[in-house]
Amino acid sequence: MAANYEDHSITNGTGVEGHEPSALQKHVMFFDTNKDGVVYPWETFQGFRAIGCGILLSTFASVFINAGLSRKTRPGKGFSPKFPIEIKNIKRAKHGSDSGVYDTEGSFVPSKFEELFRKHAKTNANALTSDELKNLLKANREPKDYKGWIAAYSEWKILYILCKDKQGLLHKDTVRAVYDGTLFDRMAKEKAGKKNHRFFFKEKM
Ligand code: HEM
Ligand SMILES: [Ca+2]
Repeated sequence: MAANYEDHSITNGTGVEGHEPSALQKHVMFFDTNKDGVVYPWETFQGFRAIGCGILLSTFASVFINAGLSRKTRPGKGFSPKFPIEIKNIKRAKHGSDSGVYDTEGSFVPSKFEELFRKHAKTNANALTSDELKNLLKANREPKDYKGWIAAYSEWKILYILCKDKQGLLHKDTVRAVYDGTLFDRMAKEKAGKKNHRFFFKEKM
């Protein structure tokens, strides 16, 4: 039986009560540090730092992501100088030239995900090389959708740089974890762990 959340007033971190968040909402929820359903630029910055990005990239990302997506996620509300991104409306921030793995509702589409790897992961069925990623991006391009090209390029390139292995492979399970949002938590924990490790050994030496 489907759960009836209406009686329980569950706050699920998206700013709406009563629904299981979509995959796309989960992708973004990591960045909502104070869990109020809204991602502000300083939260985007903190989130990028927490998963291991430098100050420069984190600054650029927080400016461009929040400036780019804020209006789209606030229908009828107009401009806000704090550039908030409302997670409940994040599906409105979807762009063109994407993979289609998130559908228009922000749900994960397993068949599209499998197709992505079937089409592009040629060298190794469970991973993408840098060249294969290039082909993937080219194949997804819609004509003259320059904004979409840049958005998709940034998403995939940052993911590749942060998560490729020593052989330069981006693994399928990593990409899967981007779509359900679990990747960011995992990266932040790994980064925090490494810091402690360094600290521990410095103390010992
Ligand atoms: C290092 C951080 C991030 C990485 C590596 C990343 C990566 C990705 C990737 C690979 C996709 C899939 C694109 C596709 O299917 O073609 C995606 C989709 C998306 N991401 Fe992120 N993302 C990050 C942070 C964020 C943040 C902070 C936001 C907004 C607050 C965001 C909003 C979105 C949206 C709206 C989509 C859907 C695009 C679409 O399907 O049209 N992402 N992201
Ligand atoms: Ca917040």
